[in-house]
Order: sequence, then structure tokens, then C-alpha cells
Amino acid sequence: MASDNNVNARACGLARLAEASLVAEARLTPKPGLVDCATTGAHTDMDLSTFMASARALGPLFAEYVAAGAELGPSDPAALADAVRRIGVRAEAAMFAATDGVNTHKGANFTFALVLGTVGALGVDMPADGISALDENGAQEVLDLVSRMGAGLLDHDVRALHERVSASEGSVELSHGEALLLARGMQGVRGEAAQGYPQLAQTLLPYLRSQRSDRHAPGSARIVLLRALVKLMAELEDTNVVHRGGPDALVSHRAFCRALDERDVSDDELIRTLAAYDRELIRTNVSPGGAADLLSLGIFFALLEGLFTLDDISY
Ligand SMILES: CC(C)(COP(=O)(O)OP(=O)(O)OC[C@H]1O[C@@H](n2cnc3c(N)ncnc32)[C@H](O[C@H]2O[C@H](COP(=O)(O)OP(=O)(O)OP(=O)(O)O)[C@@H](O)[C@H]2O)[C@@H]1O)[C@@H](O)C(=O)NCCC(=O)NCCS
Ligand SMILES: Nc1ncnc2[nH]cnc12
Repeated sequence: MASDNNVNARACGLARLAEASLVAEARLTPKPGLVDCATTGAHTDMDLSTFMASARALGPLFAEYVAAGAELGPSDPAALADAVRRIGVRAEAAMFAATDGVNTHKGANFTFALVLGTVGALGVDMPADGISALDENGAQEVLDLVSRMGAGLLDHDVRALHERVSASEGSVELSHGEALLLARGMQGVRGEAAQGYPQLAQTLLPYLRSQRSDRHAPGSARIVLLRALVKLMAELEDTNVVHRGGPDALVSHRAFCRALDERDVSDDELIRTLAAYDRELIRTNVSPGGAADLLSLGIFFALLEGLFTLDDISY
């Protein structure tokens, strides 16, 4: 009985950190093209309250992902993927119910389902005062199991998509990601998962770890996370950008962010530049939602690694 209580307590604790990561991402300001405390970015159907309601609705399902992982363990990635996908369908429904049908976190839910199922399966604990729950090797072990689960899901979804298209007489209803997969071979969030979220492992986490020295200074986390977002946007093949602005929009978006990252501007100039870029992406209706999701994931790993506390990200 005690072990069940421990599992439930751990599941709820880790789910709270994941939910807090979604909130910290939504509240980070200014984010170009995205919903934050200042603007709704390139979105007319959602605002910060929509994201808060979405995160709150996903919280209990996040705990279910961890508990499912704890029950199954890491030995059968396909069974674990199947278990979290079944929960994920309910989580997606809970999100849409909380947002009146607006897609706030569909991609984030997919990503956190795989990651939370994995941390449950690997027995990752909650960080305690000054004690991290995960080190760099542990983070890579999580991403390796996520990659095995994601590869199976990608293969399944690509095969199912082609079967759907072949079986359909005429037009078939496709999501933005499915349309880009067929038209351009872009694998979107499914491809990121199948590769073990390379931008997280190779760019985002190394950068956050390099900034750990003054992480608790007031306002530090906000600036560090804004710079991290720029690094992500410079690299990510974000299907949101493409489905809204076409492939050329992704090329110019990544070029802008790469140049901004390389200039290593002052904090004040970073804020001014991102606020101005937000106005530009609003004008062109471009929203890098995929990068926003990966930032949420990076915040979650940073909490587990003790790089941030919940106070640090309560800006
Ligand atoms: C696996 C699914 C979740 C995939 O669903 P779908 O076929 O829709 O997949 P995609 O369109 O390819 O991407 C879904 C979202 O993933 C985010 N994303 C995009 N590119 C990347 C990337 N390279 N890396 C990581 N993540 C990426 C992005 O999500 C965020 O943006 C959305 C909000 O932006 P918005 O522009 O408003 O999006 P739309 O409403 O679609 O556009 P408009 O109409 O407004 O213009 C929001 O989702 C953010 O999270 C992509 O949108 C699904 O098939 C699935 O399996 N569902 C079952 C349930 C489940 O998840 N199971 C648990 C795990 S198995
Ligand atoms: N803050 C945000 N704004 C718009 N789309 C998002 N997808 C994930 N986070 C987002």
C-alpha cells in the first residue's frame, strides 16, 4: 500500500512540474508570434487564460501518464506508447473541453505523454531542496526511451495515414501535420519524438546547464528562457510556421533567429527585438508553436535537473 501511495504522490508531483512548465512557457514574455502576457501573438482564438485553462485540464492526465509508466516499466516501449496514447486521446479531449475547442497544447500533450510515461517507467523521482532528480545521463536515458516509443508511433501513424488516403474515394480530412507529412515529408512533432528531441538534447539543455550560475537572481530565468527560445527557433523544423506561412516563412524565421542568437545582444535589446519581431509575426500570421512546446519540455527537464526551482519560473 505504501508503495502505491508513493507512486501516486510521485505521479502527482511530476505532473505538477509539467503543468507548471506549460504555464511558465505561456507566461514568458515577449515571445514572437505566440501567446504571452502582452499579446495573443498570431492568434485570434486564444489568449493567456486559454493556455492556463488548458494546462489545468491536462494536469490530472499528466499524472496518469506517470502512473501508467510506473506500472508498465521500461521493458516494452511499444506497450508503454500504446498505454500513453490511450490516455492521450482523453487528455486531448480534456484540453479541447477546457478551451472550447481551441488547439492550445495538442503537440505539447503528445510530447509530455511520452516523456511523463517514460519518467514514470524509469522511476524518476521528484527533485528535493537542492537535490536534482535527474542528471545529464539520466536525461539522455529518458530521451532514449522516448525515442524508441516515438519511432514506433511514427511508423504506425505514417502507415495509417497512407492507408487512409488510399482507402478514401476523394478528399480525406488531414491535420496540418498530416498534410505537411504527405506534401513535404515533414515529420513534425512525431519526428522529433522518434529522434529523441535532438534540439532539447543538443542545444536547449546544454545552454540551460551553462547558465546555472546565477539562475536564482531575480529576472534571470526569464532572460535565460527567452534566449533559449531564440536558439530553439533558429533550429527547429516547426510545422506550425510552415502551415501558416509556407516553407519560405520557416527559412526567414530561422535565419532571423540565428542572426539574433549570434549577435548576443544585451538583455534590454533582446526584449526590444523580440517585441518588435512579435509585431512582424503578427502581421504575417506566423506562430512558432512547436518551439514553444519544446521550451515547455526544456523547462520541465530543467526543474528535474535542479537548474530552476518553481520560484525561479514564477515570473
Ligand atoms: C501525434 C498528434 C498529437 C499529432 O497531431 P497532428 O497530426 O495535428 O500533428 P502536427 O500538426 O504535426 O503537430 C502537432 C503539434 O505539434 C507541435 N509541433 C509542430 N512542429 C513541431 C516540432 N518540429 N517539434 C515539436 N513540436 C512541434 C505544434 O503544437 C503546438 O502548436 C499548436 C498551437 O499552434 P496553432 O498554430 O494554433 O495550431 P493549429 O490550431 O493546428 O493551427 P491554426 O488552425 O490555429 O492555424 C498546439 O498544438 C501546440 O502544442 C503542432 O501543432 C496526434 O495525432 C495524436 O497522436 N493525438 C492523440 C493523443 C496523443 O497525443 N497521445 C499521447 C501520446 S501518444
Ligand atoms: N504560447 C503559445 N502561443 C501559441 N501557440 C503555442 N503553442 C504552445 N505554446 C504556445
